[in-house]
Amino acid sequence: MTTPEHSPVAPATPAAATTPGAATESAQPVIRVSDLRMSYGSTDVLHGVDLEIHRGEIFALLGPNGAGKTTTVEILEGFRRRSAGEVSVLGTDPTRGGDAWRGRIGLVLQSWRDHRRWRVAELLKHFATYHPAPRDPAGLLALVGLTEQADQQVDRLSGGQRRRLDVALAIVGRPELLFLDEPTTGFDPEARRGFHDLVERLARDEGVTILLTTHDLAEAERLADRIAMLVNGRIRACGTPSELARRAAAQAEVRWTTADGSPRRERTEDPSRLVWELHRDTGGPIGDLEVRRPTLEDTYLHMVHREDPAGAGTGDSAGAGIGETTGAGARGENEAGASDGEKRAA
Ligand SMILES: Nc1ncnc2c1ncn2[C@@H]1O[C@H](COP(=O)(O)OP(=O)(O)OP(=O)(O)O)[C@@H](O)[C@H]1O
Repeated sequence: MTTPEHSPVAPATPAAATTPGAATESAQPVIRVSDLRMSYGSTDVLHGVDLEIHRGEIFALLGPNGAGKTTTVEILEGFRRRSAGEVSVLGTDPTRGGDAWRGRIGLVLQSWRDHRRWRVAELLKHFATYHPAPRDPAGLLALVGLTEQADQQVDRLSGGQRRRLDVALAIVGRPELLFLDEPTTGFDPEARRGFHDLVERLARDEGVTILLTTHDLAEAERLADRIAMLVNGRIRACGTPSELARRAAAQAEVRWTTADGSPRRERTEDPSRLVWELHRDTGGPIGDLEVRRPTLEDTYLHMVHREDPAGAGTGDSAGAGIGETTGAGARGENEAGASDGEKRAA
């Protein structure tokens, strides 16, 4: 049996609280990226990325295939040398990060070619020996829901179970910073929920900083304190999920049923005004009234399509995915402008 690829090497540095200069460092962003550029040969894939991620934050990096997410994360992890720009991770330039620095970072590894015959608990205990203050392997197996698989060989695990083992291995050394690259691919809904709870606990209770890349907008919205949308190597939007949803150029959609029973729907930047007008015109209750606010998915698709009109997505995301549908009391805050009365009359 061989040791895992990229395995953390002992002795790793314990948590920042015991690290010299920790007080100063804890006030600094855990990740600071300024004007990051990357080219593969003559192809530019990152065009000046700026990011700041703070201690205890869950930060999601979203973007379509080929946007540059993995390239960015690999540069932050110290596995890829950038072409230009400034990068600081836990106060260190990743190109100069030594074993102590690496020991403070948790990675979800995806290469298990050499470890197929290891048993789950055995592999976890082995990883634990690389760290000065590891989590208890049995407790960790319970935490990720793999207690029943403790004596199973790694190559007998299902895809979702292997992914959970990946996560357990990434956090066994109590990292301060955890990189999660599409962590819930292959998870069933219950496993995904359990994983989300675990990620939240790590950030809220232990102050772990988490950088998540995902294509699952619902996952980003559920977990992330802030989200950055990377499109064609540039950050196109960054903010909390609700800020980004409100930033959508997409309009709110109002649906109702007329007095003669016909369903109607209209898009508007000012849903409260439309509802007020409907109420005034009908002089009574508005049947089946629904107001659907712009969603994170609306913003995402808008950003992607603005860059590449022929690109990914369906173009019209109304009614799809993660949008919340609210009753008559809902208001589309931040919106301005008049409703489109002509469309309503049509
Ligand atoms: N080693 C490499 N050599 C040359 N080009 C590469 C290399 N790695 C990535 N690229 C290119 O760089 C661009 C960004 O790739 P990257 O893997 O960072 O995107 P991504 O956002 O992670 O995509 P996905 O969502 O599909 O994983 C793509 O056009 C890709 O083809």
